[in-house]
Amino acid sequence: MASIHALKPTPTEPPAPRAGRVGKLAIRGLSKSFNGAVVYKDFNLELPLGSAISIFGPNGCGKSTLINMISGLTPMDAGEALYDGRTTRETRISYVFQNYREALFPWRRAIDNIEYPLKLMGVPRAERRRRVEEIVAEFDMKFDLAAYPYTLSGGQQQTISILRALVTDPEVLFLDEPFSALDYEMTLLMRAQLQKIYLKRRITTLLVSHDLEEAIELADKLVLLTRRPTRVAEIVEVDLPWPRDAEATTSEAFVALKRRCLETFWREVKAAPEPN
Ligand SMILES: Nc1ncnc2c1ncn2[C@@H]1O[C@H](COP(=O)(O)OP(=O)(O)OP(=O)(O)O)[C@@H](O)[C@H]1O
Repeated sequence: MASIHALKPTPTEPPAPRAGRVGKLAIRGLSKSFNGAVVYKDFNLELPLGSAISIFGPNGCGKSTLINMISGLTPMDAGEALYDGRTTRETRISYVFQNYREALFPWRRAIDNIEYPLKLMGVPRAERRRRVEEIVAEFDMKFDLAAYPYTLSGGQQQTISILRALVTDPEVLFLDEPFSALDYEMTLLMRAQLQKIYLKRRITTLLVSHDLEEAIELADKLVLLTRRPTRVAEIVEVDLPWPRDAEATTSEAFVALKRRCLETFWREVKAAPEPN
């Protein structure tokens, strides 16, 4: 796993959306095998941009591989992912990894970790400082940003990773199991924080989660995947009001949605694998 969020030298100004196109992420004809084992074969998926999307499916079905390919971290064997008609390279993308300990630079202070991607992009110092201050103010950080990551809690460190991902003003934010290394209390706080970010920026968010409740809580749309070779089992509309607080996540509507997703999940997990 790479040690820093995916920052590509993308242009500061993204190309304007092409005329006549609806804002969609279109994944077409995607194929991927590892050592002859097929994970994806002619996989297609369309999702609206500007939405919060969760990806959920059986262990090893290829959730991480999917977001790694469409974010440009892992090459596809075949296929393409287009963001409103633009390639991954033409789109500002950020990525938050599960393992924040490896993703942050231990020798840089929290604030310098946040600033780092801007440095890589060649943003002048004064502008870098302005953008870091802006994002820190926006999220009302309650801890010392001059501290080194190892002195901060797991949740604080992952918050730094998320701010570092956001400081480049990405159009699409990928998160691969971002809270799975945190304790339950911190996970709940971080879920609330991510909702705050999403509601404020309406940034296209693609989240991989092992936790069905989390996947539903943080999504407008939930993509349920099958076992390998992986297909879309169902795209579930999560038509619940935001923000999703404790009351919302214990509501009848939420529980009914979870039951429906579980039914699909078990059906797909139990289904016999298709021949490669
Ligand atoms: N670099 C690689 N080399 C070989 N096999 C790989 C590689 N990356 C992934 N795989 C295999 O591809 C399949 C899908 O892996 P992936 O990590 O994408 O699944 P996942 O659904 O995210 O898994 P999990 O539920 O365990 O997090 C697995 O069988 C995995 O072993």
